[in-house]
Amino acid sequence: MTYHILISDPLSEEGMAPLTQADDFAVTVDTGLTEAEIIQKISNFHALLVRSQTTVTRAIMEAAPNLKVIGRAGVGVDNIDLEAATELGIVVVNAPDGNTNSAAEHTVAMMMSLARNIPQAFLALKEERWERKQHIGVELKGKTLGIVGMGRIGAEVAYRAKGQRMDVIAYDPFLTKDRAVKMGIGYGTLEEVLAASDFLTVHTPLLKETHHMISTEAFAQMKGGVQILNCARGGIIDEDALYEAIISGKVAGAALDVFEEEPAVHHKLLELPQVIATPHLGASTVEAQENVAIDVSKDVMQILQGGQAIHPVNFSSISPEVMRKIQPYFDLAEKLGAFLARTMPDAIEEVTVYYAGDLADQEVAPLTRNTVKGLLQRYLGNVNDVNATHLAKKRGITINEQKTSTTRGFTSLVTVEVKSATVTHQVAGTLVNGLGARIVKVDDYYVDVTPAGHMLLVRHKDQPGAIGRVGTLLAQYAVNIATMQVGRSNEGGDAIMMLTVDKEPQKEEVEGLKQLDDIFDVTAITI
Ligand SMILES: NC(=O)C1=CN([C@@H]2O[C@H](COP(=O)(O)OP(=O)(O)OC[C@H]3O[C@@H](n4cnc5c(N)ncnc54)[C@H](O)[C@@H]3O)[C@@H](O)[C@H]2O)C=CC1
Ligand SMILES: O=C(O)C(=O)COP(=O)(O)O
Repeated sequence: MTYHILISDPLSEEGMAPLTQADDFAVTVDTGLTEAEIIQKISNFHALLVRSQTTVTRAIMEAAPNLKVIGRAGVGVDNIDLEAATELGIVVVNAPDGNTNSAAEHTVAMMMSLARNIPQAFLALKEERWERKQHIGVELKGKTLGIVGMGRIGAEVAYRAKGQRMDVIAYDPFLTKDRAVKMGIGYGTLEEVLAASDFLTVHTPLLKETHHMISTEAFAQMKGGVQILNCARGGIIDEDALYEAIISGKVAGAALDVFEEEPAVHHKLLELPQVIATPHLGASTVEAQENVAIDVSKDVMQILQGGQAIHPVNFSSISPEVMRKIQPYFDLAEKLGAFLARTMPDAIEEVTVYYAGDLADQEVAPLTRNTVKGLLQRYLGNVNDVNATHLAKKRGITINEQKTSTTRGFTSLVTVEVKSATVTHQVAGTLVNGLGARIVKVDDYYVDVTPAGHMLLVRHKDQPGAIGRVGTLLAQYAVNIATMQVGRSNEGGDAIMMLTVDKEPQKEEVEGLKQLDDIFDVTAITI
């Protein structure tokens, strides 16, 4: 099979080499396309690779029935409609590590340029003006740099600022006192950081919560003469508020690599002499571009060939070591879900997956996703492990996971319980060495059935002749029974038969079985 990859933003050719030189991948590079042009083009592509220029909309994804993965050669994924990708079962991956250094170095370069008016002085010189007293700067030494967002880039900026002998204070909801102490920096609330900063730099992603987090109110809390840096994302700082704060003299200067709307030419902030700017160059180094292109191509190739995502954005990743342990259970989990889906008479409201034995020590979220995928596949078409839990939650289905060490003799046991408004059903399964997946319990009845092919689940009364009548009628329908298991609660009480049969039972055959004496219910299940 050949996988078709569309690259719609400029990516490093050297970095893309693993992809362009691989046999099974056909790469098309076509940059600068409009949304409409991408929509026209994308229907046969399996992967789309972008940087920050391409806005990947729902309409693009809906026009791409074969699209399995969107690769972002960089960090920020605010240009990708993640909700749509998740809903449509498209994996989004990014390359979060490759451009950290470049973005941090660019931030420091901007801070030094800002402190010493280097761009303004250079511009004057180009225009043949020898300006000295107009461009008196300030030292960084002894100044306080406030960092909002202490992730990969924020931390690298902090180390470099300490090298400039600045004091650093940071705000990040995940910054612990321990880490701050180890890094030799201060930490505080957002308000404390705003109030303490001589220079303030933001390094958060652009999210609903961070949109305009630096606004008129935030500027009001800052020192007069503060200098502002944004090498993260346009939109974290409210540009109108920044403009007003510079005009009023509250903010002495600003260095911007990113804008709310890009490309940002003819921007009112660029008319202010206190503002220096670059056209989103934070990640634009040879090294960073090679790194991110290598990372994203590896991930995309791996995913298209059925492997695990290394840097998934729209679902959680799992270490290879854990993956090795839980992967054998993927198929079982999905089949248990698929089995139960067929036994539920009305809308599912709650799913609980119980993990027992060895599995109780593992990260089991991927198994739960596969169970839910098996459950939903019957009702919804395009369900995969990316969108399964999202689609379930959207339909109001509660998903629970529970772990216990008791296994009733099995090394590991997965039990799925599904509730609707009227019934609760359970099915448990395990892996048997050399034999693969087995269903070992259906509701309260112990059985031993391979969950595959065509099955009949017959609920009946434990009476002589019940089994015979089922066998005789199936013979009349020319349905051959491959295996049969019987379980009962007590002698003469309720019981079940689990049959595997050689061809798919038809509706009228199921109805016929239901008419037999002592038979309560019959469900045909094909997995
Ligand atoms: N200008 C450029 O070319 C580049 C820009 N970027 C931007 O920089 C951003 C940061 O990149 P990384 O450091 O690699 O990401 P990261 O995920 O390592 O760090 C982001 C940090 O922001 C923190 N955060 C989230 N919400 C917050 C809030 N409300 N207040 C305070 N902190 C908050 C997170 O806890 C996290 O520690 C990216 O999302 C991207 O938008 C990244 C690379 C290059
Ligand atoms: O990695 C990021 O988030 C960036 O902003 C880099 O953007 P770019 O890939 O240079 O368009």
